[in-house]
Amino acid sequence: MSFELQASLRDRNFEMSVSLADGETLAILGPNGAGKSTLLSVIAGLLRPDSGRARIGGRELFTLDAGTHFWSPPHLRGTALLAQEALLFPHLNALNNVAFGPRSAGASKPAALKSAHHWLGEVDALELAGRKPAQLSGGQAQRVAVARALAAEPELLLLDEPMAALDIHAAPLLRRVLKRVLKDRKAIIVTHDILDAYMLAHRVIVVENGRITEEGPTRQVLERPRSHFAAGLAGLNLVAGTISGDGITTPDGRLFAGQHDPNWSPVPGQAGVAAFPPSSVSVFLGDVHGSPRNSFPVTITDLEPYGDQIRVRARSGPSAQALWADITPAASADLGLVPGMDVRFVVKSAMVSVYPA
Ligand SMILES: Nc1ncnc2c1ncn2[C@@H]1O[C@H](COP(=O)(O)OP(=O)(O)OP(=O)(O)O)[C@@H](O)[C@H]1O
Repeated sequence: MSFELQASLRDRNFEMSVSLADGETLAILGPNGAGKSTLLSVIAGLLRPDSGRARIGGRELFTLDAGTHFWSPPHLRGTALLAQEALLFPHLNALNNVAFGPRSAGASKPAALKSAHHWLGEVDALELAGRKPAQLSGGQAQRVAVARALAAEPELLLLDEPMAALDIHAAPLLRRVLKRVLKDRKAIIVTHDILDAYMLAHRVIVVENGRITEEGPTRQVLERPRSHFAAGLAGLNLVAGTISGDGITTPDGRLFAGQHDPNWSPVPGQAGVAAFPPSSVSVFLGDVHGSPRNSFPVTITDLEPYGDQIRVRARSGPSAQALWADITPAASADLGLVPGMDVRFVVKSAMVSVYPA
């Protein structure tokens, strides 16, 4: 592995091991306060863990254990951290902002300016070279910040929600630029956006309460999520239980049938999950005859417009499991749905994927 880290911080209830292969981009997903920024700060050298170790290639970033206290300062780590806000030097124009890294690393002024030109070109921002940060839009400033980070030739690029402060028009352009410049580069990107994970990352880690709760190739995590957090991001309902027959049995004894990968032989009693899209859920009033399987009594908590559909949010069973259904506005009006109402969700088993937890 080309980057390896293991760190723990008692104060923040943080305990993680992360590794990265050469040329790999890793996306970190997780709810607020989960420890995503903490992880980047530890890697960048801005926050010191109680114990742990990290290396990039053969180079040690830190080793903190009972016998050794080695801590490399941020500027010697070969990492560059890009924050939500561009944080450019306000008195320097874009070109000189980008030239700053190579200059501080000892490059001559002409060499630093040449490198700055190159990197501004890479992020489609050459025409912004003479502008001061106050004359740049959020998206333009963020592209210049990417060029500045890359001009320092980091071995590992750290991106903390780089699209978060941008409007919906600026984000796609920055995403395209990142896709190009992250190719064959080691990078870790913290994001709340599933599109960033799909477009930019080979692998995804889901972080909750300072721990990694799920990890794997991006498609696998987002299409066959095992954590409720990843399922929510991917827009899927997730029900957990134990494998039985061609589905799972939930803790409250409900049988939930679905489809599974033909290459996988389910073992009854094994922990399993069932994932299904909200569009596969129908809403009924009262009891449903004929198909007692795949049906949940639920209480509606919320109704909201979702594209040309109505998203019906509900809670089910003693664990108040959150489930949702997308139905047409006409169906919602015909059924007279309102928050607080008890209804039944029925799910087509052909649309349910069952796999091991
Ligand atoms: N400066 C700080 N001092 C002490 N505790 C902090 C500090 N910053 C964050 N924490 C705590 O550390 C934990 C992890 O926070 P962190 O900022 O890493 O989460 P995050 O996943 O980046 O969240 P968000 O998505 O909201 O940015 C939280 O419990 C948080 O309250």
